[in-house]
Amino acid sequence: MSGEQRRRRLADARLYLCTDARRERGDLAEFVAAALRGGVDIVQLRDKGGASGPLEAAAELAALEVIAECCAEYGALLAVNDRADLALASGADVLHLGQGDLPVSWARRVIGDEPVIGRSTHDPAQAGAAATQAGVDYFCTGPCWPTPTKPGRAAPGLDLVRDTARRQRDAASPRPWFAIGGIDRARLDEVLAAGAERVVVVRAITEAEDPEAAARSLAEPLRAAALT
Ligand SMILES: Cc1ncc(COP(=O)(O)OP(=O)(O)O)c(N)n1
Ligand SMILES: Cc1nc(C(=O)O)sc1CCOP(=O)(O)O
Ligand SMILES: [Mg+2]
Repeated sequence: MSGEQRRRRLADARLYLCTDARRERGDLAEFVAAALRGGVDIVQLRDKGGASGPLEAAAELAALEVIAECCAEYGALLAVNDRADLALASGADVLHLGQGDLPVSWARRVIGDEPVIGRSTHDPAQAGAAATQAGVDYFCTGPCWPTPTKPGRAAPGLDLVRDTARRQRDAASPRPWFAIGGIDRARLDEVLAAGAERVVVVRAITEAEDPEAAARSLAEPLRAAALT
């Protein structure tokens, strides 16, 4: 996919899923396919190890291959977390970088201009920088609520979503941005009311008994809100 096609899909994206490699369950392909049927637009492999220990590069690439096949079937974007080398090796559409990860200009040296780069932000200054920094295509703001998926990270809450929405409404060249952290169906309306149009979720889909239904319950209101 060209860089232009990737950026068009990013502009249309509303629901972004981060998942681990589901090593304990062994159902990665089935799980990702279900989430995509439910309306997920971007799938990121984010496997920080947990009880199974760190995911080695070869195992991460194998999991990325599985996700890539599902994403290709549903026209979704494949995202790699943290590692520019694995984004390049896997041919991923997206590389996501946090504040402590590789600087964007260095990541661009590794992956070139075609893949999309996203950044995490946790306060108005970081969000303001990511909204204009060269080489960045989208950014995320959060956590909206404290979340066990990212223990120890203080939550700026919905104030950061409101602030970002206001600034991006007034921006000459607004960038796609996503709210993240503690978001589920019960909280989605609050996040939309605060001004977000796109969200990232982990547990709301990874821990759901029916991942397709869980994804659909988020994707439908996000799409409906985008039409109003
Ligand atoms: C889409 C998306 N948004 C935010 C994050 C968090 O990135 P980071 O702050 O680098 O933390 P880790 O996920 O690496 O623990 C993300 N991964 N994806
Ligand atoms: C991975 C991550 N990054 C965050 C940030 O604020 O940058 S919050 C977060 C975890 C989101 O998980 P859940 O949907 O399960 O709460
Ligand atoms: Mg990171």
